[in-house]
Amino acid sequence: WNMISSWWRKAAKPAVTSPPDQQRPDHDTMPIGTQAQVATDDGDATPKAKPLTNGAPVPQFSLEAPSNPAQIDEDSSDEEIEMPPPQFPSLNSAQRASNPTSSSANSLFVPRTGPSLMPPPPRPASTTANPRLGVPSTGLKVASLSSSLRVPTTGPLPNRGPPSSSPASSLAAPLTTSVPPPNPRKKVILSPGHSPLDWANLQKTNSNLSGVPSLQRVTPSMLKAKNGRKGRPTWSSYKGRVYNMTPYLSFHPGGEGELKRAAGKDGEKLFMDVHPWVNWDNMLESCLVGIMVSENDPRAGMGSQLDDMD
Ligand code: HEM
Repeated sequence: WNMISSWWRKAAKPAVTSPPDQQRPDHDTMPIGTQAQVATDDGDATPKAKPLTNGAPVPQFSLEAPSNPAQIDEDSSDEEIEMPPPQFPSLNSAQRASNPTSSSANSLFVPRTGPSLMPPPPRPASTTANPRLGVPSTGLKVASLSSSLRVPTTGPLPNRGPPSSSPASSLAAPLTTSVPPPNPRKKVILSPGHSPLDWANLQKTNSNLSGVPSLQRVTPSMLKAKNGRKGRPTWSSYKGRVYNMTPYLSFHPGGEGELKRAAGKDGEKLFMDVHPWVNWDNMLESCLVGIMVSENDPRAGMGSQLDDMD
């Protein structure tokens, strides 16, 4: 169009700048078919240029892509090649993959039944004032518009994960369903003054919370007797060390009941299953009773220093 208008301006220029009797368009410099002659015979003050109709073919321009690819001008192939509009969604997009049944004919539109954040496709012309916009002239209900834009509360979220085999069994959980976490924490609410910090302070002020005057050699039968029942202390062993758990019971974030499952026995496996990251050695330092020995150890029950036990 720019080419045509520049030719047109060039052809018409003498008519505007020169008196009518001197108007001689430069036919030699004009492209064939676009030569113009000045209309001087109609008596207009401002003559108008008219295309010559001397049999020369007038070139035709079209925005349509030629049906025959060979018709594409070689020079223009580098610069402007008529391409079809880009596909949306693109051919390898997850959105297209999530609806493999959609054909190329309707690929430009998101199906009404499918999950989408896109507005619905334009309505039929009979109900549409402006078919280019696809907005109904009357009866535009806020509810219907907003419902088309909001995320569906049932069904899969768009563009999330691979396509499911059936629409009903979507991988995406419905937004209305609350899915419990796979491994819920079993922490309890500790009573006031029994936080981990309170326990740390208690350990600082009381260096011996073990309930025994000195470190003991503990046999399995001795350990079993300290099971916390009937007012007895609660002992447990961890990696060969015996601790008095009684003062710690009410400070245990997992609750007394959990801690008592290891009462009177080795609690290492239970402990490691729940919180292997917890440093029990530090936390129960002041509760250390002694070390485990075999049942028939002659020094069983005797007090000693930890260095002696090594
Ligand atoms: C030496 C003995 C033990 C100590 C010092 C101890 C200490 C702790 C500590 C510090 C926590 C909080 C962990 C955190 O917030 O990440 C905790 C939580 C917990 N403990 Fe223990 N624990 C002991 C033994 C046990 C045993 C024997 C059991 C069970 C058989 C147990 C069951 C739990 C549970 C269920 C929780 C809550 C789980 C969670 O926080 O996710 N604990 N314990």
